[in-house]
Amino acid sequence: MYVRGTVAGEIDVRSVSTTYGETDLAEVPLVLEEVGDGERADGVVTETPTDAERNPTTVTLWNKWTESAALLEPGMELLVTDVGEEEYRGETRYATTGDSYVVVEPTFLVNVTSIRNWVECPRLYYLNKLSGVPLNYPVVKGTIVHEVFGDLLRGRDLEDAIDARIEERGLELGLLGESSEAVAEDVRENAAAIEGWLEQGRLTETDGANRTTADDDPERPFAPAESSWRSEQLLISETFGIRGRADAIRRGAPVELKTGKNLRKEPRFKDKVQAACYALLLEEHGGDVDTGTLLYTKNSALDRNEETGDLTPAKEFSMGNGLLQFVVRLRNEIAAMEIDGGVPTGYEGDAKCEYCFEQDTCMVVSGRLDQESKAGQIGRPLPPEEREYFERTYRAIEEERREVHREYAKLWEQDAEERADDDRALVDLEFVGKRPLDGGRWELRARRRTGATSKLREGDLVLASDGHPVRGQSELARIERLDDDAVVLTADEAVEVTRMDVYPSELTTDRLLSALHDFLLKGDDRRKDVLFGRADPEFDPVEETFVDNNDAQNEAVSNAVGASDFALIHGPPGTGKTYTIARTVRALVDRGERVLLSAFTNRAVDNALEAVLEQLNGAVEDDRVVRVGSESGVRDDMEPYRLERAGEPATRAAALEDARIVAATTATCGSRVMKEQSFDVALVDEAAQLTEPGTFAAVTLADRFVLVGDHEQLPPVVRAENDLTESLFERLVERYPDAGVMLDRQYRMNQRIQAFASTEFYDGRLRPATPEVAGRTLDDLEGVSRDDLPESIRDPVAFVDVEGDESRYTDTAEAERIADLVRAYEEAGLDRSRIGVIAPFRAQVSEISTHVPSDVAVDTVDRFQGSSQEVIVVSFTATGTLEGPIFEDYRRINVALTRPKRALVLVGDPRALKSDPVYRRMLEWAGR
Ligand SMILES: Nc1ncnc2c1ncn2[C@@H]1O[C@H](COP(=O)(O)OP(=O)(O)OP(=O)(O)O)[C@@H](O)[C@H]1O
Repeated sequence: MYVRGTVAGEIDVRSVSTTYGETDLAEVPLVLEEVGDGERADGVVTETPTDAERNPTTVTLWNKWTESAALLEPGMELLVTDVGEEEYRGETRYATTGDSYVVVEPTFLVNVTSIRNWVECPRLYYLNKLSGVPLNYPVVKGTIVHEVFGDLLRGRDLEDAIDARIEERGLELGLLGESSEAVAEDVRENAAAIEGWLEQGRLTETDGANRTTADDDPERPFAPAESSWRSEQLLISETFGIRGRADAIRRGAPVELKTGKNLRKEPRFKDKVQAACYALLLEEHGGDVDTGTLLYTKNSALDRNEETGDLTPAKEFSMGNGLLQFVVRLRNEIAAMEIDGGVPTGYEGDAKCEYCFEQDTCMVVSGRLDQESKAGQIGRPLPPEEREYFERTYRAIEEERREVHREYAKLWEQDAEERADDDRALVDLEFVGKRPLDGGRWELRARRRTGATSKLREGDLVLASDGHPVRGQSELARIERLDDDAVVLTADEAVEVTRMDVYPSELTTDRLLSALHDFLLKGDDRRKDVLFGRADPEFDPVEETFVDNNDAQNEAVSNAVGASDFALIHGPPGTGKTYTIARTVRALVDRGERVLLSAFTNRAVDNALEAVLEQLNGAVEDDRVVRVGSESGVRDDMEPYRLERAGEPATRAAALEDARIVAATTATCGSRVMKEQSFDVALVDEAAQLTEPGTFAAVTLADRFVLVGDHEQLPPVVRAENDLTESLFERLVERYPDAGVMLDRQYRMNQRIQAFASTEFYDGRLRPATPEVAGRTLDDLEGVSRDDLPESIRDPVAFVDVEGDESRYTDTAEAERIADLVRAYEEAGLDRSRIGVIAPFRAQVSEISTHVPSDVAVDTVDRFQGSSQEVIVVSFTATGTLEGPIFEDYRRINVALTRPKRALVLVGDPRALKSDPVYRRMLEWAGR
């Protein structure tokens, strides 16, 4: 039986005398939220406590669990498993038993590697989190050895595996100056230990009683995993709040691979802790784990004559309850500290700083941020405003991380239908078949039974499961193809997929944190002076004329070219941002500069790159323009420029290093490979949609930077409401108006359409670039005549009055009217694919989609940003008295109203809209 609830008061820990001697105990007042029978993950009867039970109940934590009790603060969540229940003065109380686990903040998912770092030294955990994993040879080699290990477990030939894995990492190895042969030799030495161990296992293995699903397959080539091995597995524990990827599982027990050496009989303690984490995770999934194995691959490469000690690579140890409980207490320390927003000092553990490889780094970070630290501090602290900025931004990024953790919790808190309704899963799949691939991986195919929508896209990593992403058979898989009726996935194991869930990733938060670290702790002083307002940005005068028909664009290019620090280009809708970017890149390249071209989305990167290539018109050799990104991220026509990572190391590295122009999303700029690159100038599009640290990821790679964006359109996308919602672009535009140029001539909208946005959002400064633009209407399109349209929508801006119904997020009457409008345009000769429909809520998007043909694009504003259409219809879905702006933020309405070129139709209930001043003005304009 378990209890779960919220801590309702202070806790004191005291000692009592029992028949067993002195023991510690802590009495925790807990407002119960759940009391359940059996194991949590079984999904068995969970009682919701009655009101009477909502008064705090006392839960007594005994012995070592008092260490976790000491971490608790009122308001924290607590879970205690295997509790004993007792009646005390008519009250039910609970207490830990010998089998209990006490879990602090169970929804905070701690990574297994974090626990391993933490046991080594809590401060090391913090430092690793800040700086991320750098590109260095031991890390890349370690990854290759792990991959080869997985391959061997899946039955691949050793030499094939080594060659293939080295080839795949050609780019990284090349950047590190390594040759394939040398790396192969190195990996082979490590792999000898793996092979030997597998061989030994094969001999002792029984007749395959424990076959895994994958091994049952007659199609499958011979694999060493004849009975009960399986390679890398992603494990998530909803009870312990731990997740991680075990290197391998053998007879249900974890096997961890270490590329170092260990000459003692016993595994290293931190390695045992890591294996114990996986044991806990496996137990939650129904296993009963009593051993763990550590495989020290370097041992087999050592020379017996030179080394003394235990040279056997594989070291087994028995996994007792004491260790498992210890591991949960470590995990609790991390969760409690993170919830509290604390920073570890190193005093929490008993590691010796003088033996630590990270001692210097630790002292520098402590010194610069003026943090208390066991290692001590060196250097001068950063100015107070920078430290304040660091702390504020660090906290905000950690809040984002909490939100990612909440996404994980939804994997088990929401049922399949709720996940599907939230667009977070496809739950209607029918497993069709599997096919073995080279390297022992699998291709999995499933049929979709309904046309349900989801956030899932080709190229995404997903949790593919046979029914439940955490409790069932579940694998991390990649979506290779996603059509309306079929899905093709690739995965390490052949799970019989019936459901796919969004895989919540912390990668973005990790990268934001290291971008903050790199900017503030390693960054250039002059840049920080400017960004913190201690110095003004400087510009060299540039005489050249770059654009002869648009003054603002010309000034923007001149500014960007002459900037010593940074320049800003403010581009309202359709004002030629992309064109100006391309012209700027051309000018910079002509001056011999190496340029990074970046943007928030792949789409914008490809658009900008396309325009740049057009501008260059062969001025730079094609192979010196490189697009860094994944195959699924890069648009097909830019594929020829995409940097291939696999191949001969020196060639791959040269392809990147010799490039004059490198194009990549800001997220990719935070990758290990890109972080090693440096540029003269970074040009970042969609900068108003980026958080400050998100912008740093790109700009810290360059000496100077140019940000392009529009802070009157969509703000940064963040999960938590905090400081990250303001972009660096917006902050700089406000602080240094002279460093920016606003492009004020738009090449998109009929004059009547642009009028409202111009007055409401751009101080009336936005104008049509030419008389042609100002006067464009549907009549200009071949075969279309406005005379054939109903009178009410002949004007370029029209309003269609539909009385709102009572439902909050959908409006069927509006959806039906929109279908009528689409038909009317078609009858007037317009192709339906030139009509876009924008609605504020996903529910209304679905509603409209059921009424209009599928070649009409219907979506939320966010999906329309950056694009345009001949005709745009906006469904306001507003009823009653409006509570706040319907599109959440006025910037969204700006985006919606500035998508059309020739016609805009607003559909809604004017009585509701009138209650908001901005919408009232919009109605006046539309009715003019
Ligand atoms: N100086 C110019 N002279 C002539 N045409 C131009 C000029 N600048 C931009 N254009 C044209 O205007 C159109 C819009 O330009 P562009 O695609 O660069 O706009 P944008 O600001 O990037 O649009 P969005 O708001 O969608 O990001 C394009 O067809 C482009 O060729």
